[in-house]
Amino acid sequence: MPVPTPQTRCGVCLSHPPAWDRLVAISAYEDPLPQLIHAFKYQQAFELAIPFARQLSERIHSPAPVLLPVPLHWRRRWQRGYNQSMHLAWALADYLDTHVVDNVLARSRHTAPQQGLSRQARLSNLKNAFAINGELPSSHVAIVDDVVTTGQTVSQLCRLLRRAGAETIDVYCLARTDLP
Ligand SMILES: O=P(O)(O)OC[C@H]1O[C@H](OP(=O)(O)OP(=O)(O)O)[C@H](O)[C@@H]1O
Repeated sequence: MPVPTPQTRCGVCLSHPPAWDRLVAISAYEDPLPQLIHAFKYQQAFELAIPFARQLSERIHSPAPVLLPVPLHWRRRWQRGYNQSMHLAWALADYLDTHVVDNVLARSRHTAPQQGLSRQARLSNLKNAFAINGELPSSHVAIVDDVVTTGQTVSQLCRLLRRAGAETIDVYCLARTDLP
């Protein structure tokens, strides 16, 4: 949930510690971000990655040396034509002087979009949806996604990354939202 400073933890995080170590977002899901994120994700406005990355990078101190964009299944990637998180990661890497590694996280299963599902359905929707290929290039990594809502997507990836040896996991996203 939104908190006054990036260092602050909300009550939910204190009672149920998240799977990641640090989450950085531009802001909560409030104007003008919803419209811009929609265009970025569904209307081919991937050039928005540059101003998004500039704003996000200003909030990231001691960045992870490796950025891991949330992968799309090839069918979703083919339908949309691009992976918005990949574009965000590429632009972010320029501002942070870090590297994008796009072949470590993989989708092993095609799933329904998380958007529109309940909290419980989002968890089961992602069962065995991701896999890790090869070795982690660093023990400090950052998952890059457009939006974090229930956190199930990044939590699933955190579990796999911890098993693969990740010690510090950041999450860099455009907005942190809550279910409607
Ligand atoms: O925190 P969560 O509750 O897991 O939800 C966040 C996820 O949902 C959205 O993806 P979605 O599956 O809707 O779309 P996409 O995979 O087609 O980008 C968004 O891009 C995140 O990846």
